[in-house]
Amino acid sequence: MKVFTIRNLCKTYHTGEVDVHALRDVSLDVDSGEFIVLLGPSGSGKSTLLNIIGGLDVPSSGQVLFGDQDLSAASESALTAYRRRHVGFVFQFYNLIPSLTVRENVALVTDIVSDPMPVDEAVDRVGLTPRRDHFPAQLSGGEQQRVAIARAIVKRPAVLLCDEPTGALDYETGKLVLDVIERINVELATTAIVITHNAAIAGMADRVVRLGDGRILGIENNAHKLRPAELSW
Ligand SMILES: Nc1ncnc2c1ncn2[C@@H]1O[C@H](COP(=O)(O)OP(=O)(O)OP(=O)(O)O)[C@@H](O)[C@H]1O
Repeated sequence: MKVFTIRNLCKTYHTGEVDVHALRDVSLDVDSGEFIVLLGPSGSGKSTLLNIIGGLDVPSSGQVLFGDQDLSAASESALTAYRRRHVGFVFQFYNLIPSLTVRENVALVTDIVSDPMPVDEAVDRVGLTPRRDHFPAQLSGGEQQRVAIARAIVKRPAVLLCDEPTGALDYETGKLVLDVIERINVELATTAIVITHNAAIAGMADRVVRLGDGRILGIENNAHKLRPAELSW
């Protein structure tokens, strides 16, 4: 089943006299349950594409369908509802609330969605049950990122969109976080789209989409996916 149909997507930012073409004629289909890695150098359009898929930004032209909902023609309030119901975001920095514990940071989301998973289940799925009453300052960077993942998945989103989720983490901690994202993808069948600069991470994807200068340069299928523990960089 297809979750996203992306056709001829263009995004141009007008800043002063200059037009920046962040996306140029991007077309892509994403199947439900897929694990996609978006790879490309800085400025190639990865975040712009992820933000449009996640309903945080709108294209200049072209179309994005989520199932049969046309996100490119959606109102602001329809996009808000879409993000709230269907999208879990994970960013490079964790954006946790320092005065709330792990459980409380995750529980915040459950107030604004219907049919969330139990908070303790979300915390358990990221391996933080022993730390659930701790505050963010008492956790390592990798643990804080796992809280951010628990917060993203507690609403049972259709898609998990991750923008450089390991960008601020060291090697081993980064792998632990990738392991959690992989497990969510497999166990909950959540479609995962992960942005990275790091070509080694591409080995764990079903498909690798390479972006350059706002265009898709190539798409590769991994015949044999690697576990995060098997990746090295
Ligand atoms: N709000 C904005 N206003 C103007 N230009 C922007 C804006 N957002 C992005 N751009 C430009 O669009 C291009 C693509 O940016 P984008 O952030 O999508 O790239 P990226 O591949 O995610 O880069 P990075 O890996 O550095 O995060 C860049 O040239 C960037 O400067």
